[in-house]
Amino acid sequence: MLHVVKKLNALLEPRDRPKVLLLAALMVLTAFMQTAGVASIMPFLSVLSDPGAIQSNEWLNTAYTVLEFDSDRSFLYFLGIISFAVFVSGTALQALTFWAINRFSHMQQYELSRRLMADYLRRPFSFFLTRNSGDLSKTILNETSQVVSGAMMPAMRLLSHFLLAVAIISLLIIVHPFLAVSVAIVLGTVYGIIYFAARAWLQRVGRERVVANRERFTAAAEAFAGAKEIRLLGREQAYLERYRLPSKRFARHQANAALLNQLPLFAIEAVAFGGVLLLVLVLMAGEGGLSQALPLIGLYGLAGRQLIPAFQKIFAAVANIRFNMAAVEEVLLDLGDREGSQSFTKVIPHGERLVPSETIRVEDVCFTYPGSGEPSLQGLSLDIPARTTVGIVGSSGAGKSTLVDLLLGLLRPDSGCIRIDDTKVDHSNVRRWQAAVGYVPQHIFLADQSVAANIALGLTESEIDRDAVIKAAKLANLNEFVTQELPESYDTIIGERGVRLSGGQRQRIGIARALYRDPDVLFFDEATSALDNATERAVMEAIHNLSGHKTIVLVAHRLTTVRPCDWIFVMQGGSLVEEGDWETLSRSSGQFKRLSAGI
Ligand SMILES: Nc1ncnc2c1ncn2[C@@H]1O[C@H](COP(=O)(O)OP(=O)(O)OP(=O)(O)O)[C@@H](O)[C@H]1O
Repeated sequence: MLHVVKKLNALLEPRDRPKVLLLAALMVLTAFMQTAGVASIMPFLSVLSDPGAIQSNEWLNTAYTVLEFDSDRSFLYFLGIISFAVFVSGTALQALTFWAINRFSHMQQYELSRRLMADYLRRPFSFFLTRNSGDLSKTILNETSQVVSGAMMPAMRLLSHFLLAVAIISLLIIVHPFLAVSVAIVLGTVYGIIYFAARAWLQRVGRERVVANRERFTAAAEAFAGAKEIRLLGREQAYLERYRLPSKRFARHQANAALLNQLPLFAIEAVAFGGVLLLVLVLMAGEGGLSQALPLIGLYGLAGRQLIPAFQKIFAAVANIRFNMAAVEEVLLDLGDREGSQSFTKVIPHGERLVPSETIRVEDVCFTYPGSGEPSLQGLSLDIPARTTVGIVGSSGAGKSTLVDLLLGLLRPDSGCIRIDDTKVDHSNVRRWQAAVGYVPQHIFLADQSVAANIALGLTESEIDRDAVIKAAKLANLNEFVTQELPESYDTIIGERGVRLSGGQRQRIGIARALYRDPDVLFFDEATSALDNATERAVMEAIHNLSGHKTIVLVAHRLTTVRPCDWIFVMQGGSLVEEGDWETLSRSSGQFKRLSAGI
């Protein structure tokens, strides 16, 4: 139990922990008031069954005289009203506790998913290379709510009902120790047997639920991401099966766990019914008959009304927590920062950018992807002179994209370093360096937003600088298309639910996005491969017009793309094998020659 408390505590933000203590105090008060409500029926029933109790019972006698009652009947009404008032207060407090637990828990779900989302966004880029995006969404959206509704909320309800059960059993012990202990033992045993029989099963299906959940999220995400290929290959049925099987397992586990929560209630209702009959017979057989037995029967009637649901809820909470511990562990595993996590940064002003004035130097860099045996770059060194345009070419798998990701500061070299002039790029200045670069990848991601918002990606409408958007679009050879062909010009919604764009138009949005913040260094990773020859020529012309002012790095498959570059690097097997200008390389007989010959 202690390890469960520790894990649940670890899910909370330090500032939320005092709130839990406050909730616990409210629970204690509620348990006390509810027990008082149960106890308050006794004096009422005593006087009802035997008015002589007013004289024989010291407490009743004192109350009768001090409050100056003059008839038994009015005193009985008074006792009834008091009992009712205490009972209603207990119930009102119970409703308040229920509300407080619910509110706290749901806010925790929001808080937990927000923290997880922030933690993921801060992770080093290499984290995203090893994790499935469907899995991350599942943990943020689904497992956090499972953690809260299946473990955190039950844990608090468990405490609340446990306190109530302890208080009521204590009351029963004070009134009639033997009877109370017998009732506690019977109830405890029924629940205990069922719980211990189901313990291991609950833990196992809890873990299987997490796995099935991951599989169904991944299958759903992949089915839509690859809709085109899946349709073409006719693999819809296979994908439906990939989704159906884990979904069915998931639903079965959820249903079984929910059923187990309720199962003891049926057994307990039978036991309780038999118990009440037995209680009445035993008490009636004792001295004093019905008038002695009535207050005790009334007490047990009310106590049972509180106690049986409390026991049931304690059981359900314990079973729920056990079933959902796997989800708690899953969330805990991902919560918090890791080595290389970066804090969010505000916009870095132009003046603080790390801009090369002489060279961008790659110095003896080695890099191996996590989980991969083979190094992708080994001992790579090269110099990119500032304000020149350089090309990087090489056969597929040569390491070009890896080099660009390292240059962008997204990946960190295992050994060696990247220097901007004399400054080594590291954790402390990588954001300043990234503020100076623009990057156009091969596959452009489009958000379901306007053209302008896509170019100024991540900014709100009011933050977008319209002039900068248009300037960037013109440079990317996009302005004409947007203003003449799109119905609402820069306000047209594009992306998944908006106007569909061709590969070339998409690519030009990507180029305009990179140019929007007027970067000092531009990286194009196969960025023009989706453009037709005429558009590529126009875009390349625009890019080359920037040369002299900006440092431009072009990664390209098509050698003609890098022809106008000042300098060309040729890579092979993770190393630099040749470098030079187009003329020199064309005359060589090395890898460049083979590439141009298409060998
Ligand atoms: N996420 C990854 N995990 C493990 N290995 C990777 C990963 N990405 C790339 N690699 C490996 O690193 C090597 C270099 O890949 P990279 O993508 O840098 O080559 P490239 O020259 O850009 O190829 P292409 O022209 O086909 O895009 C390849 O052997 C590739 O298998």
